[in-house]
Amino acid sequence: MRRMLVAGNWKMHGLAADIAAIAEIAHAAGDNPQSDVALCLPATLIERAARAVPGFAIGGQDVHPAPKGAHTGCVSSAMLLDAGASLTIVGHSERREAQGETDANVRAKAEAALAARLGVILCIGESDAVRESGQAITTVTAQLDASLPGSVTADRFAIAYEPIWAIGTGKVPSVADIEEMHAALRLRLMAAFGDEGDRIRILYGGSVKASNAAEIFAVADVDGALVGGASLAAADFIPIIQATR
Ligand SMILES: O=C[C@H](O)COP(=O)(O)O
Repeated sequence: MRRMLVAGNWKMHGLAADIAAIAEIAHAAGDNPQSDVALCLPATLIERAARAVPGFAIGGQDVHPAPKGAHTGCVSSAMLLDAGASLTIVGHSERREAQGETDANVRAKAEAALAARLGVILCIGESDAVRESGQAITTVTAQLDASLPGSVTADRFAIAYEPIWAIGTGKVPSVADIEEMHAALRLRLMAAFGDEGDRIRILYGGSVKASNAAEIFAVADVDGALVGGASLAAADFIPIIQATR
């Protein structure tokens, strides 16, 4: 049995005044021991949040593959750990698109983070054009194969399938489409890692809300969610956590 993981991705949102919302979410996570909960915050908030809610999983949203060096504006695994993070997202489509991150970059980031003992949520997903062309499964499984680290353990590694056209749009794939994609990803994970691949959590992301979370969580091989907009307010995010019951 895989435990559900509900992770919020605050993207470029969040100031010191939002610590109260983070504390409320962390408290709700304690009331919902059936699932794991994490918040991936902007780098500027990680240390403040980690101090405010000790024991609650705070993550970064990206990490540089190098341990240190001349990489202006970047954050290393050691820096995330030092600030109090226990995990990080890698390969979010907004970074793949805006920062030109390739599968090889994403793989290097994931390997560096895992080597530093951070947890990793590795994101993959197809564009609208790819979905319309009927190539979604082929494209996303190839993206997974090329982004996967060489070795992983399921307690510190998860995949987030996020169709790009569903992010922040209110559009969500059909249950059948989510199920088909997650089943294909499961097969690839098991091909890569054997039985450990069956223990890796595959999250769905893209316009998850309180109103659709339970239906999505009921889909085979959906082991939680990566939530953007609806993770910013405790009143929106807590019902999504509760939907894992
Ligand atoms: O990382 C989160 C995803 O990009 C989903 O964002 P969204 O829930 O606002 O659609």
